[in-house]
Amino acid sequence: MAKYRVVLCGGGTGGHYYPVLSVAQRLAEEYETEFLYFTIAGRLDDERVEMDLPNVRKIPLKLKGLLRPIYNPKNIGIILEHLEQMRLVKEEISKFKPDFLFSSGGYVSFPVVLAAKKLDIPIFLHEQNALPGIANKRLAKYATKVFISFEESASRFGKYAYKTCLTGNPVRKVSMSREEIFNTLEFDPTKPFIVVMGGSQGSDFINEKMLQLYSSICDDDGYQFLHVTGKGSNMEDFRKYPFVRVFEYIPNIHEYMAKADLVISRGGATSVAEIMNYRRKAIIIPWSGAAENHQYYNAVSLEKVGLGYVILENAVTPELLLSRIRDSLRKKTVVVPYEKEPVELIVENLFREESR
Ligand SMILES: CC(=O)N[C@H]1[C@@H](OP(=O)(O)OP(=O)(O)OC[C@H]2O[C@@H](n3ccc(=O)[nH]c3=O)[C@H](O)[C@@H]2O)O[C@H](CO)[C@@H](O)[C@@H]1O
Repeated sequence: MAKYRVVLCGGGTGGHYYPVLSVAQRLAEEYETEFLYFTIAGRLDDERVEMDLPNVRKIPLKLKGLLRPIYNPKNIGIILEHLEQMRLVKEEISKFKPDFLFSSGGYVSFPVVLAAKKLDIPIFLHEQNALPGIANKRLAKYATKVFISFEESASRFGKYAYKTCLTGNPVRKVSMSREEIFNTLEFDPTKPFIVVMGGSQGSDFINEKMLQLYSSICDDDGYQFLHVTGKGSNMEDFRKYPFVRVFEYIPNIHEYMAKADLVISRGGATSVAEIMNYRRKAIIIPWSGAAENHQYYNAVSLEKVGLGYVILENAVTPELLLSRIRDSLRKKTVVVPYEKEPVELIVENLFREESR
């Protein structure tokens, strides 16, 4: 078996972490691979990566994202911290001698990509959103390839558009059966199963609207909900309803999504990708505060392939949600035309001759 050494970064939120994890897990399955993961100290990637990935050494970086507006004077201190961390990253990468770097963007990627560039390590970037993030746009010039999830992202990389390669957003492999899922949740397999989640950090907005909905229906309506609240919610509010199972966070929520009859979610790119890849029906409520409204564009892409309804925050009522739930459950699933799974396409491209 071929041996590889791979540097990874991408984290803070699940939206950045899980695409990297899915590619890394696939690499680990196919090749003997050692990983060096630059995490953001104290965040999801830092907490989880040693549990999720074999042969990984993590190096937590003490980093903050730049404050908006960008000319905030505190940003000078933040940039100095990034430069300081870059020295450490460069030392670690040069000792590790990797074959390449795979990064999913976000502010952690600045010191890691810049250090890799200085050491002449091939750099592969992945962009999850329809509207690319600042880090990926700025760092594209150093990349060998920029994997994109939506066709329309290419032109947003300007003169580096030629480096883009449309692969989609990779998702984690599924291994649980529907029976196992229903047994775990103690749900009735003959009734519809709905997953509700607000992205990796949860959504107070979705929690509140769904609580209103739960209070307006009863057990006899037959719906069964798995609701992920995010940290700090009052779980007792949800436990009042016998048809709701509630958790703050479920590390393998993708297994449950993959078997759900319907997913109600924010429009984070990776949640949307999971819905697409697992060919689930969905109701998406994009977070209106997302930079350049990017969650809305992610959500629309799902609506276009016939898998979802988009409901804007200001239109959400328990009545509309219930009517969309009924419509969605009645609708036939449309199969998304993926010729190849995103994770396959990415791994294939990482090893193409011209990428070296
Ligand atoms: C508030 C914020 O900054 N949101 C951004 C962040 O979203 P956020 O991190 O919320 O990302 P996504 O919705 O894209 O992805 C969430 C990921 O976390 C997983 N998950 C979630 C809950 C749980 O209990 N267990 C679990 O594993 C989901 O399955 C999914 O893989 O990154 C995305 C990708 O760049 C962006 O599109 C979002 O706009």
